[in-house]
Amino acid sequence: MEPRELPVLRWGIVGCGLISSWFVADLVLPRATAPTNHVIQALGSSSVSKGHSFAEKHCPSHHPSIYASYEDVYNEPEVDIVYVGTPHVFHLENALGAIKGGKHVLVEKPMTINARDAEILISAAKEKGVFLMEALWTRFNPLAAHLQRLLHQERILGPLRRVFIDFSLYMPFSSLPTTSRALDPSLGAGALLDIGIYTLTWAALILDSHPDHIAAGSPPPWMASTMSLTNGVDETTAIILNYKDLGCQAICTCTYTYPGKKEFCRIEGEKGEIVIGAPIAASSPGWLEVKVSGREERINVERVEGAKGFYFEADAVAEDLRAGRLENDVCPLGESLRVLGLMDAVIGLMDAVRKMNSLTYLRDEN
Ligand SMILES: NC(=O)C1=CN([C@@H]2O[C@H](COP(=O)(O)OP(=O)(O)OC[C@H]3O[C@@H](n4cnc5c(N)ncnc54)[C@H](OP(=O)(O)O)[C@@H]3O)[C@@H](O)[C@H]2O)C=CC1
Ligand SMILES: O=C1OC[C@@H](O)[C@H](O)[C@H]1O
Repeated sequence: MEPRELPVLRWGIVGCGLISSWFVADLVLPRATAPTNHVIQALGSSSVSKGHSFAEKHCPSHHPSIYASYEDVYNEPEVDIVYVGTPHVFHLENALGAIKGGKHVLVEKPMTINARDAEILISAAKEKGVFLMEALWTRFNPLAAHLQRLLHQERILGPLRRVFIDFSLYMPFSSLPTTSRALDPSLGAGALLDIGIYTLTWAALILDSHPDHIAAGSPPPWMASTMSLTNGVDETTAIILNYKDLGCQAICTCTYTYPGKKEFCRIEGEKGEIVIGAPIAASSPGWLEVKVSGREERINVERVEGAKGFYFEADAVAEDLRAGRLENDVCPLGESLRVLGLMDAVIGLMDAVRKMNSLTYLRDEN
């Protein structure tokens, strides 16, 4: 049988660090049912030699052009879309550069370090007429849509009462090099922006998108939160969102100080509960278990052997671009803005507490 002729999407990658290596490795993995041929067309890195090592290791069969300047990727005519895989604080500048070069953009999470910057980015993309999306890959995991069917259409749990969501990683600040982006405020350090964002995303998938919440006009949940600061950066953060219209609370926690449990989410409703688990982290769920009287089942995520699951979002982006859409409806820009607004509020609350207690919060000083 002849191999299928697939539509091609040509990626320019800026930043050859950890996430770019995961993303690229997933895109180039052979997949029998891939709807798009993702081509790694160009790499932008701080040095050509770093770019070459990256290409040899993560996409050896793709032969991308390698540049020691991100600008060259933005201006490369053979690139359709730029993937921004740099630390949070550079997302705005890098994505704006790509937009200026007329490129579509997939920018890593968080889209920017605050909602104000995201508004600037979204306006720039709209003005230029290019696609823009935050790479919140969790939203594209097939389990997310399945969960929403169970909760929102089948209403298998009845009215929801509490949702516990935790993203814990064991990488205490004391174990990290001072240059780590998790630790360095000048790179956007802290658990909230890095991993807390996923807990708010799960709350969004479960509660903000609940049809009864939408029917009530999507009133913003009441919020309480606190952060544990180490040298002014949050190592642990807890947020409670109270959806008064649904009669349900979401308890969202994140920390770098504990490895956490595989079962990272429990949704409690009047008829039972659903537990969601992940082999490694809450960003990439692997299964869910329904525990309702008369219906107990486990659903596993099917994923291409060896892949992490970044291809789900990349395929969705390719489909949008083929259809001429400039925004994705699973990960809409308004949602990126709304979640950034919540994180701004958490930081704002902490800032007020800091002032009351005369603490120093380094993020403010940079
Ligand atoms: N979706 C997911 O699961 C994940 C998402 N992320 C997101 O990806 C982004 C990058 O994280 P990660 O890959 O872990 O970070 P890394 O530090 O591993 O890589 C970031 C890369 O950005 C480039 N860079 C540009 N300017 C700087 C600078 N001043 N300091 C350091 N690096 C710089 C470097 O690439 P070069 O030298 O080649 O230019 C560097 O290798 C973050 O915003 C994070 O939130 C991270 C991990 C997982
Ligand atoms: O999924 C993830 O796990 C590890 C984190 O540091 C990273 O930024 C996040 O996206």
